[in-house]
Amino acid sequence: MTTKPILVALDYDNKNHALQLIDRLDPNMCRLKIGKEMFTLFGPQLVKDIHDRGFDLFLDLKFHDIPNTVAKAVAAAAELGVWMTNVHASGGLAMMEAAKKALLPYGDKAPLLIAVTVLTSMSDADLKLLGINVPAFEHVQRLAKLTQQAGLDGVVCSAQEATVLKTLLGKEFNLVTPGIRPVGSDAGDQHRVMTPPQAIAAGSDYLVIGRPITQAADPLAALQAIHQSLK
Ligand SMILES: O=c1ccn([C@@H]2O[C@H](COP(=O)(O)O)[C@@H](O)[C@H]2O)c(=O)[nH]1
Repeated sequence: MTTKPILVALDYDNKNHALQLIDRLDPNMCRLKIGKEMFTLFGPQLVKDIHDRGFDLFLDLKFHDIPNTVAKAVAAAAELGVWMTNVHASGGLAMMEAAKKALLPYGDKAPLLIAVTVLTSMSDADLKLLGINVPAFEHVQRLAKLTQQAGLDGVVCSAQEATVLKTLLGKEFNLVTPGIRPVGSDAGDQHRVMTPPQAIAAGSDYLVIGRPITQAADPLAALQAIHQSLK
């Protein structure tokens, strides 16, 4: 198992609430993720605040645009010194290659660059509505292969797809899996879910976990329980 597989998804509209939680967490126990909501509200200063507290940060902005624009956005993320960032694989091969190329000047300081395959909130029926007439399971494999061809470091997928992707793409190719739900927690808008121990057993490298921790009555206890369940 990867050291520190838990990535806590901080989806807060209040910076102080997020920092109050962060200040109770141990950077040796987890990494953090911020996405579109917090970055739009609080910007690069929040990235700095998180780094000052010693945490690795996944900047989950899921860039999806023309290659030139995405390349520049990914370079801007690298300037912030984040540990990981991402694009949408459906932006295509040229876009992903341009993003990877933009990180070359950063050498071993470059963030890990991964691509979202099919959002974990989406079901086969949702894909059908987009004119994609194959199961999510199959579409994820296609996009993950394309991501590896573009030279990226891994993908965002559901843990339900992890075993097949590890066999197909090798153990070095990182699988970052949201849609993680401890037994008894509400799935909410997530469709393709797994529990933390199931996800690790299936081959996930990193578990993205938001509401089961952040909306818990005691977020620290919730994180510790998940951590314990992985031992
Ligand atoms: O396919 C994806 C890609 C990203 N996410 C993000 O992960 C977290 C999940 O939060 P929960 O509260 O545990 O559902 C959230 O920030 C999403 O933007 C995803 O869920 N699925």
